Amino acid sequence: MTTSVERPATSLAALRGPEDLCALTTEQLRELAGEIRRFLVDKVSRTGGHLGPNLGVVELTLALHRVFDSPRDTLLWDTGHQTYVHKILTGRADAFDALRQPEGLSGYPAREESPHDVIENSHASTVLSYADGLAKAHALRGVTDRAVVAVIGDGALTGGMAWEALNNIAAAPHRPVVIVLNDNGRSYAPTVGGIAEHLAARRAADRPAGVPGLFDNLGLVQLGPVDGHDIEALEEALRGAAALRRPVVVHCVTRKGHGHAPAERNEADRCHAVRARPAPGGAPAVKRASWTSVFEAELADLGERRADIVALTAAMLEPTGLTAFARRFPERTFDVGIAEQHAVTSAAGLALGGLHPVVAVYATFLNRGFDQLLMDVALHRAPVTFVLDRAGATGDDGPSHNGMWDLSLFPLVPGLRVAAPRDAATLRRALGEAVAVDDAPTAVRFPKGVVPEPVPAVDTVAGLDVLHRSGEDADVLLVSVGPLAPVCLAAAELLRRRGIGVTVVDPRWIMPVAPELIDLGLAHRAVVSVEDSGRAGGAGAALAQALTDAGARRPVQVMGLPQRFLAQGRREDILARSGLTPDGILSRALRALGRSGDTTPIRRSRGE
Ligand SMILES: Cc1ncc(C[n+]2csc(CCOP(=O)(O)OP(=O)(O)O)c2C)c(N)n1
Ligand SMILES: CC(=O)[C@@H](O)[C@H](O)COP(=O)(O)O
Ligand SMILES: [Mg+2]
Repeated sequence: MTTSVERPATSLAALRGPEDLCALTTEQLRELAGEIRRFLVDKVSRTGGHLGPNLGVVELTLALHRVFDSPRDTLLWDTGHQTYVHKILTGRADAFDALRQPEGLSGYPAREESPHDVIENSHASTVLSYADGLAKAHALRGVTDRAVVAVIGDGALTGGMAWEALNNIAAAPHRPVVIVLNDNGRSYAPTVGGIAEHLAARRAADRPAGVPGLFDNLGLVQLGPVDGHDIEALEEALRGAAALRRPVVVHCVTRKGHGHAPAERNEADRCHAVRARPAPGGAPAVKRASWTSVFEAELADLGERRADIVALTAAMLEPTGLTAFARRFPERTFDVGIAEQHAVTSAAGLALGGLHPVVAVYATFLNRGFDQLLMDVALHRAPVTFVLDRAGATGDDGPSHNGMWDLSLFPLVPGLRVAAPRDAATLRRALGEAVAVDDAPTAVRFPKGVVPEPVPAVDTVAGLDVLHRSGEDADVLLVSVGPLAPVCLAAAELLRRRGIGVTVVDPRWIMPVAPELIDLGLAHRAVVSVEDSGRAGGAGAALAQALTDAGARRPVQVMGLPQRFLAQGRREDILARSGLTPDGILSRALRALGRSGDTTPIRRSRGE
C-alpha cells in the first residue's frame, strides 16, 4: 500500500511539480488530463482568458513535461496564451482564481512567476527565433545536455519571422532544436493560406509521406502528424525527436477547445478568448456599443458606397470588426494570416492598384509593420487607412498588448495623418474622412471596450472641436486626445471652480499638429495635453515641439502613459495610476500656471 507521500500525483491537489508526472501511468495521466480540463473550464470561465487554446494542449503539455526536464531543458511557447496547463503543472494551480487580474497570475509566461517561464512577449511568431538564438548559445558555450524545445501554433507559423528563423535553423543540422507544431488548424478562425492547406493535406493524408513535408524540403526532419491528444504517441514522437540531436519538427494535430462541448461547437473561434463571467450580483454588463462594433457597422456602410474600399486583417477578422464587411464583400476582404508586415505592404500594393485598403489591426501589432508603413506606404503616399483597435491601455493581456506605441511611432512617418475619435460620432466621421484621403496614409485609433456617452462640441474653431470654454482669461488650454475627453471635461470643471480660465479642445486629427492648434496654444498661458498612449514622442510631444518651434515660452505639460512596460491590470486602473484623472490633470495645469500645490478653491472674481 503506498503512503500519501509515495502515491503518484494523479490529482492536481497532489501535484507538486512536473517531476511528479513521470511516476504516473497512462491511465492516471488520462485521469489527470480530465481533471485539468475541468479545472480550466471552471476557472477560466470565471476569470476570462484563453480557454480554447489551453483545452487543446492538455495532453501535449503533459507529454512535454514528462519527456523534457524543464527548466533545465528550455520550453519556449509562441505567443504564450496557451500556457495555462504549463502553469498548472509547474506549481501555479492555486493562483488561477487571480488569472489576468491586477497583481495576479499573468495570462502569459512571466519570468518572475517561475523559472519554467521564458518568453513574456505575447506577439506571435517569435518562438523559433528565440530557439535559434538559444541553440546557437548552447553550441558556442558547449552546452550539449539541455534541450531547446519550441512550441508554435499553425497560426503563428503564418508569420514571417517564423520562416526567417526556420531558414537559419535548417542551415545548422548540428544545432538541435525540437520544434513542436501545435496544429489545430486555427488562429481565431481557420488558419488561411498555403501553409494551412499543406498542413490540412498532411492531416488528412492516410499516408503522410504521400504529401512531401513542407519542412522536409528545407532539410528539417519532420515527424508526424501525431495525435496531439494521445499522450503515449506524443511522448514517443518527442523522445524520438530529442534523440535525433538535430533540428526536428514534430507535427502535432490538436483540437482547439477539445473536451469542452461549447468550445468544440463554437465555429467562430473555439472559445479562443472568453470574457470573464460577471460576478454574482455584480453590476450588469454595460449595454453600450463597443468601439469595434461602431467601426464594424460604419466600414460596412462605407463599403456599400465605395467599391474601391478593401479590408485586410492579420488573422483577426472578428476581433477587429471586419465580419460585417467580409460578409457583404467577401471578395474585398483579405485575411493574410498573422502577418502584419505583409498586410501593410500588400495594402500598399492594393493602393498602387487603385484601391483604398483599410488595414484593421490591434494597435500593438502594428509595431510589426512599422517599416512597411514608413517605406512601403508613406514613402509612396499610398492611400492606406489603418484602423487601430485596442489603442491605449488594454490592461489584462499584459505589457506587450497595451496599444501605447503607435502615437510615438507615427510622428516619424512623413505625411501620415492620425485621428483619435472621442466617441461613436467622431469615430464614424474620422473613418469617412480617412478613406476620403487619396494621397497619403491615414490612421484612426480607438481603445478596447464600450464607447463613452456622446461628447458634443460646444464650438468649432478652424476645424478644432471646442468641448468646453470658461473664464475670462485664456489661462489653460487642455488638449484632449481621443477617449479621454470626459476626463478632461471633469478637470476643466475643477479649474473653473478655481476661477481659472480653461478651454478644452479636441483636434480629432492629432497628427500632423494643426497650425490652428498651435495658434490656440500660443494664445493661452499654459497648455496641457492628455493622451492614452506612451508619453514619449506621442501627440503631446509633437504639440510641444510645434509650440516650441513657434516660439512658445512655457513647456507643454504632456500627460500620457509612462513609457514603461505596464503590468497587467484593469484599463481604468492603469489610466488612474498614470495620473490621467481629473485631479491629475488639475494638478498638472496648476503646475503649468506656476501654482503647484494650490488646492484652495479660489472663487471667481465675479459670480460665485
Ligand atoms: C503579431 C501578433 N498578431 C496577432 C496576435 C493576436 N493573436 C493572439 S493568439 C492568435 C492566434 C494564434 O494562433 P495559433 O498560433 O495557431 O495558436 P492557437 O491559438 O491555435 O493555439 C492571434 C492572431 C498576436 N498575439 N501577435
Ligand atoms: C493572445 C490574444 O489572443 C490576444 O490578441 C488577446 O487575447 C486579445 O484580447 P482582446 O481581444 O480581448 O483584446
Ligand atoms: Mg492554431
